[in-house]
Amino acid sequence: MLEVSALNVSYQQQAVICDLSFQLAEQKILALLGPSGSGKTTFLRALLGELPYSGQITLGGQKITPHSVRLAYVPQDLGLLPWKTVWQNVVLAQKISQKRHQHMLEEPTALFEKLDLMPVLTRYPAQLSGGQKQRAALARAFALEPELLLMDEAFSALDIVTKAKAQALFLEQWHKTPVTTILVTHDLKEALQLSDQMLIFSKNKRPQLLENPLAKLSYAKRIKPENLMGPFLEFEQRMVQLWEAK
Ligand SMILES: Nc1ncnc2c1ncn2[C@@H]1O[C@H](COP(=O)(O)OP(=O)(O)OP(=O)(O)O)[C@@H](O)[C@H]1O
Repeated sequence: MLEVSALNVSYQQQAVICDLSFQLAEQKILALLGPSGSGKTTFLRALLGELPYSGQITLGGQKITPHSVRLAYVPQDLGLLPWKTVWQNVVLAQKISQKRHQHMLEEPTALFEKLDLMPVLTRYPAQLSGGQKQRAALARAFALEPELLLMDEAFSALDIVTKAKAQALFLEQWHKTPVTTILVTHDLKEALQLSDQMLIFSKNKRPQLLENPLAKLSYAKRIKPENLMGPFLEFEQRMVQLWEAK
């Protein structure tokens, strides 16, 4: 269980997250949605241990720190080291994690095959397409066999077709090794297609936790317009109401 209780995060004197409490069952995907500046990235940074906070954030009853919990983070710019090849990016991340957590990780070859990266393993990030970069970042995250996966708008830079393929691959891989996941997105369709629950951030209000009505459906069913459209319109309206209410 991921448990957040009475969480407060501020920059200097400005409070950004006030008294946030919620629970997320293990091996579930939580989507964070909210207007720009409502605190989504701040929340991820607190989870990553990059910002001081008051309150508690625990996974399986243990305080989350980069040393206590195996974390994988896919930032908005994907965070690939430009001077390392795809292969080296993944293997270096594995080496750091193995040293930090004293555990052995599997060779990433099967993951590279699954994510269609074999032809580009010796290329540098600047020599990859957007979709290939995104898959390399996913490979690096899954190769760490994380207990907690954090993704900050990781699909946002892709065109709609490449995005749909990357999301399907992400879910396929995720189902093989389900990991508690928090993903930030501005895309309500993406949140409905990938998540179990949604945490809706608003400015000056406490975030609200909502169940995804499509959570029980397979990805193939979630992308069907007849299943998606109703929940999409309902949530869009709810979000606008939440964000516009004073
Ligand atoms: N390093 C910082 N110092 C001071 N204030 C900051 C800092 N980083 C963010 N903020 C402020 O904190 C608030 C929340 O920012 P945050 O980046 O968490 O929002 P967000 O919901 O992730 O936005 P976006 O969707 O645009 O990425 C904003 O008012 C922002 O200006």
